[in-house]
Amino acid sequence: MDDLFAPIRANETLGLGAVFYPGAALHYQQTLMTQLRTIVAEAPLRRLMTPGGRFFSVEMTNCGTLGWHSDQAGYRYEPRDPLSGHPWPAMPDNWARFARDMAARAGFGSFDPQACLINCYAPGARMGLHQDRDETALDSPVVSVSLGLEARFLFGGANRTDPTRRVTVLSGDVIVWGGKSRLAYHGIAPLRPGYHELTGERRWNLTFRRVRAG
Ligand SMILES: O=C(O)CCC(=O)C(=O)O
Ligand SMILES: [Fe+2]
Repeated sequence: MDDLFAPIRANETLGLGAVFYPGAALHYQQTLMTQLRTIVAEAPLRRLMTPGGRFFSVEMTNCGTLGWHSDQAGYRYEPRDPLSGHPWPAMPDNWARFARDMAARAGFGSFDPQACLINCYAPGARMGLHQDRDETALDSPVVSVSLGLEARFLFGGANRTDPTRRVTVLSGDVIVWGGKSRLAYHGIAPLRPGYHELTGERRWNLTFRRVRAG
């Protein structure tokens, strides 16, 4: 409803190989959210520990053949959910297809994601500037989908101190980064409180990655 009155936001290049697609998942967000509830019932959200012994403010889980995990032993991908010992829930075929289509739009053909990291932000939760570099398949892009409350996404360069762009990401927005931008620093500013009819007082984010080549 309010989408009618939202300012028109055009696709925008954030860097070489990095494209912002406002609203690209808008038609699909209800489906994604419904499927997300099933996945989270099987592999519950949890607050992971950083290698330094602190806790992430964002709650996470995964689906796919591999899932991202962190504890005092470091950042890594695991084939099983360490909480349950069971494999992660399967990545729904339509999710993988959607991520592949978005990657192709950004110029990355035949993207075949193995992992979907699911992030859930409550007010105040944030993700500091970081690179996604626990994958060896660095020729594959990252495809990121935002659901629910709006957030401020920061997108910089290959060095932590490079200047950052600040992009307001709304529900249904998609960002793809790969190629020369694959290791760009990025993060999410502390979430502002609010209410969204899709997700209530939360923001969700799905990031699709290929972890290992071949
Ligand atoms: O929540 C977001 O939009 C970004 C998430 C992210 O950078 C990550 O999961 O590595
Ligand atoms: Fe990231």
